[in-house]
Amino acid sequence: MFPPHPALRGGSMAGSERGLRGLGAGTGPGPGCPWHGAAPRRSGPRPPGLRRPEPPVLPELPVLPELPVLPVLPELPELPEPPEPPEPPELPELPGRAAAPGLGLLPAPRAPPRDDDRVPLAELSLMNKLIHTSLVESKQHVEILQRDPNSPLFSIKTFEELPLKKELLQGVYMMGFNRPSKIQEQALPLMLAHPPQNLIAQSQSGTGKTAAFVLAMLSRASASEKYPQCLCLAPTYELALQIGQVVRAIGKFCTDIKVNYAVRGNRVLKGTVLEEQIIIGTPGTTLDWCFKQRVLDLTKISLFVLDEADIMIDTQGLSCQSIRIQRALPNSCQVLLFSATYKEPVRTFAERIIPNPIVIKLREEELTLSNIRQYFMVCQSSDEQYRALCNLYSSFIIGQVMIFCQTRRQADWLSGKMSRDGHQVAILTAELTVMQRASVIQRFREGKEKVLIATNVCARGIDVQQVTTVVNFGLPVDEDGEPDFETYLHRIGRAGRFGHRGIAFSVVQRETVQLVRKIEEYFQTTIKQLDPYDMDELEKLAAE
Ligand SMILES: Nc1ncnc2c1ncn2[C@@H]1O[C@H](COP(=O)(O)OP(=O)(O)OP(=O)(O)O)[C@@H](O)[C@H]1O
Repeated sequence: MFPPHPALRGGSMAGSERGLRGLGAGTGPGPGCPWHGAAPRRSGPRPPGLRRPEPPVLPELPVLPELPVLPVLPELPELPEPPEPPEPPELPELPGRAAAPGLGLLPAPRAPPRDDDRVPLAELSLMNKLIHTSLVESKQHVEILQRDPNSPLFSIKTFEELPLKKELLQGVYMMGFNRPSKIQEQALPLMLAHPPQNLIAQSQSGTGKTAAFVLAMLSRASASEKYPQCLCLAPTYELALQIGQVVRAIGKFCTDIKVNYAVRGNRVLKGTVLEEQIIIGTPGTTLDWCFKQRVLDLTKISLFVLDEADIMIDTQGLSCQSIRIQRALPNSCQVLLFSATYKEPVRTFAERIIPNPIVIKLREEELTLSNIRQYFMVCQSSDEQYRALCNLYSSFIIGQVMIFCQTRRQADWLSGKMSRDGHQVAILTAELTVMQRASVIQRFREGKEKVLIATNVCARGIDVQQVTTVVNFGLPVDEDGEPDFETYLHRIGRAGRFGHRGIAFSVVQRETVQLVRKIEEYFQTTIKQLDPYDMDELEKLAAE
């Protein structure tokens, strides 16, 4: 149970109000308020009231073991409604990524509310797709493992070097792609080669995989043949639709090439003759179309794309269904497999599904603690943690900050408190739909909010480049109360992406100090203790 601020519990507010006022909070977003926007760092004398209050002002807060549920939970921030799904033929042009169209098949599915913040990989992937409106440039080299020494291997530096028809080049230009991404430089010549090559490509989200295989599908599909020739499988309905969106955008000038979706809700009757050259689907419905409805003839498929292989194998049933589909394809069918990771289970799966592949890997930029300064502060209670946070913010943080909480309730509590103190705070928890989460992240990226309070939903995979400060409002722990090292790394790793020098503060309660020591030991790192009331020390840090 997370103890609410006494002011929320009714009764006497005197102690805590005085404490907060003493710190400049609780009086609205005036200039004295430490959370007031991203106030430029003070150059003159520090305003009064930010120092440690006189001892009697901050009485020991009684330990309240059995406090009731928070009587007042803050409203979730207002989120824009997801755009109305357009009908397939009138899809808007894609400047970058847009929300997947609803296909007119089913209402856009809403994520059911969950009690925890474990985010399914497919959701995380969709969120990444929605927020990656531009290419993620990687500093890593592309690694190529080639089985067949006779197959040609060359890379390209321009799209014009590829055997692309002019309508496709027009599509590429319209997308604003000036040159191929790192993975595309290597993968595209192989994908478009004659004879066709089987390929496994692994690179992190946003590096241009989808655009690459969409180009391959549009290039291989023959508009004059009115039957399915390219089949692309994705783990979920939303991910399948998202790929279709890219096909429409890049294939804008290939007007004779049509797409159909083998996804739930898109019913086809036995005897239907599919005329679309490209089918994008989920494994289950695709199997249904192939073997139950018998509308999809796999023997005529010449290009098979398996996207998000790591998610396929992580989701029960999908990998087996994909293998069944692959087994029914002709031997001559080109197979392309994409994955954000290429660990052992993906490798084993890939080997079963794709004969003699060339493997291209673009290693993910590794999270490291070496460029992140780490500090911790010890507090007696959650209210004191809040005051420490206020002090930190007023003396140290100028730009944007991500604050991680362990539970949604704690995040709600903190966001409520800060909002009541007049701050523009965004909150990101698993109860939001993927679209809402993407919208929250986008607003934060655009600097519309300075503070993003998140549970672990956002601890991994999502980069906000300008964030160099992360606060742990309590340390991440596993079910046994032991430190969750991986989550700690992913949380504070947010601050040090793209070679930035980041800083991470963990504001912890006294009972959990030993967790700090365990984290230090585990990562062989130093986490320095700070006095949350020593403003001089905090300001010195800011100057470093
Ligand atoms: N060559 C390019 N030049 C500029 N932008 C590109 C290029 N290729 C792709 N993009 C853009 O970069 C973003 C990410 O590309 P893409 O979706 O293809 O990456 P991905 O690796 O498939 O990511 P995810 O796994 O999240 O789908 C998209 O907005 C896409 O339009």
